[in-house]
Amino acid sequence: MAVRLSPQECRTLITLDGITKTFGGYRALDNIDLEVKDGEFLALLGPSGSGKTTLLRIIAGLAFPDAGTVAFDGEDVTGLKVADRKVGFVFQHYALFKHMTVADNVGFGLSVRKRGQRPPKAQIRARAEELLELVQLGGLGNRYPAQLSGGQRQRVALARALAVEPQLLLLDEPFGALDAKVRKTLRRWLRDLHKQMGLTSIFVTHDQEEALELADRVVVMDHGVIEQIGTPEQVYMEPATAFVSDFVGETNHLPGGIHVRPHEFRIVEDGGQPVIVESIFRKGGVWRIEGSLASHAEVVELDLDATLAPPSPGDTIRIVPRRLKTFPQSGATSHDQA
Ligand SMILES: Nc1ncnc2c1ncn2[C@@H]1O[C@H](COP(=O)(O)OP(=O)(O)OP(=O)(O)O)[C@@H](O)[C@H]1O
Repeated sequence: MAVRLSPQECRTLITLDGITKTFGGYRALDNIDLEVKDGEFLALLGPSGSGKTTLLRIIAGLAFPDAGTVAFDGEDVTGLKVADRKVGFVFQHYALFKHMTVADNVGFGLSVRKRGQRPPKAQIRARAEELLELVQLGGLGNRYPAQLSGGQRQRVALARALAVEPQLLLLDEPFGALDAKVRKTLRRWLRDLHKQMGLTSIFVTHDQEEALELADRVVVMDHGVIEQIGTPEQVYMEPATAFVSDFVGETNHLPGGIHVRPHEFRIVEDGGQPVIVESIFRKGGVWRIEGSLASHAEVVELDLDATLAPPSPGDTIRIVPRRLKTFPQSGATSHDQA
């Protein structure tokens, strides 16, 4: 029986080495090194302007670096255009062709192939139907994009990207314009599709929840550099820098450069630090308490098990961090408190 290797054990499919890109003197990407494994689902996560889209475009062959190399399967493709790299991509605003039916949209990439490489019309149509089944839009091939919902259109865009049998699927905020519920459904569905088809996928997002839920590994970027690469667990539990700690998940900043997550406080009877409760509300399965520490300007947020009786505004509670991190210039130090 074949044993499926985890992405970490697989061969390297993409290698970026020293990728740098400037726009009019502004360094959008600064010396980026990255390896992507075959079969991996990788998220590029960072705030607006951090360089995610530029990096994705360079991997696609839609933009070219000023310095550095891109290799696919060990072969240098830095100078190759998008048509010569086996990539499929889906962008948030990568509109479908309005005047074409859904099936023609899906088959587009195959129908524009050079004579000799282009499959016959009937075969393209059959392939489009097959892909529409796969994205759960079977039977809708004769509709026009305007006759579909936003979520359905994004799935057509995905089917179109898959039609050319890409080695690599690139997605730039593919579900950004959709409402939260549809987004969540499509996310799960994309994760299953990625596995089922054995794809290697890279997606750009500024939504940390999306990155943590979908990706095998997350690349956290800021100002054109990679702050950390790790599994969702690693970037959340072991942030390498103060930036990652702030950007991935919620963090309290306590005096002395201490970072503590809201769920990492314990309430004690004696000792600890007194917090005056300012407000309290239910947040899923916990009580979220907002309060103030004496002589500390920032509001402290902490979570309390919602099965416990909540304190009231005005009460003083005493807190001890269970786990904290400090961030000296050179990186993070973490402490688990007894
Ligand atoms: N064609 C361009 N000309 C000039 N500057 C550009 C160009 N493309 C990107 N930039 C700049 O490069 C930086 C990185 O942009 P990029 O689009 O890669 O960021 P991003 O992380 O994808 O942001 P967002 O989440 O807002 O899409 C930004 O400061 C942007 O203004």
